[in-house]
Amino acid sequence: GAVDTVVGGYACIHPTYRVHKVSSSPLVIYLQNFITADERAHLKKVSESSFRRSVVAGHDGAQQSRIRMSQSTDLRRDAVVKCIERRALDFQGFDTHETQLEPLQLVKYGPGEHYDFHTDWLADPQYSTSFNGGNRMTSFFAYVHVSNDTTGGGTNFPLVSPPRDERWCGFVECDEPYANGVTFRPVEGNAIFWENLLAPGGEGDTRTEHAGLPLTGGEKIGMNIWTRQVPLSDEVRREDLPLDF
Ligand SMILES: O=C(O)CCC(=O)C(=O)O
Ligand SMILES: [Fe+2]
Repeated sequence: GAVDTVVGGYACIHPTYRVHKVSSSPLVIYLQNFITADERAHLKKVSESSFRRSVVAGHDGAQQSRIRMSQSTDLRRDAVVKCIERRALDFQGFDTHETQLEPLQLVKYGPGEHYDFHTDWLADPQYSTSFNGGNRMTSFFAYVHVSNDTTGGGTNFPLVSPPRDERWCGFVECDEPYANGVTFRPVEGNAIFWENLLAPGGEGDTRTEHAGLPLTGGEKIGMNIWTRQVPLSDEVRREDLPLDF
């Protein structure tokens, strides 16, 4: 790809990723080669020592839960992260602005860890106030690192019909019973994109329910890119930070 922008000496080059539609309703799109090898190495390196036990949105704020057994960390908005943010915004068209993005989040799983069935849109209105940018309009879940010995750890959408063509079998579990919906295999560099709401200003779409299935071996690091309906307040967003390898 061509250099898109130069930020602090870093040339943001978008990969020529491939786009495959999985479902129109809910809208689910598979993105092949969305995060480059250099970007993945960078994300791994800058996050190495900052992972903490993951939390979920509870009644009294963020809390640890057996529902989500993993480690996570928010990413500082360095030039590499901004380049990925730009790609995620461009994919969604020109009407979504960077102020609608939550800080990008990495999630790391070891053997036995998982994230139970959930939706990324937030049912409790205390988490979708205008201060928080409203609700989560869209999600990208990208696979940033998948060790060679990884087993399990797919991303399952029980209410989305699996595609049928054999060419999908590298990316989805083709042996899965049809009734289980679609399970994406963790494939480094690839990403799933979906719309969480029934309309841009609408209710959460229950058909977007999904889970990070238990890892039975190896290590998986994923990345959440969440776009809110409206700009988040400055307190929730992070200030821009210089490139820091
Ligand atoms: O780990 C996965 O495959 C999915 C993770 C997920 O859905 C999330 O972090 O919201
Ligand atoms: Fe999720």
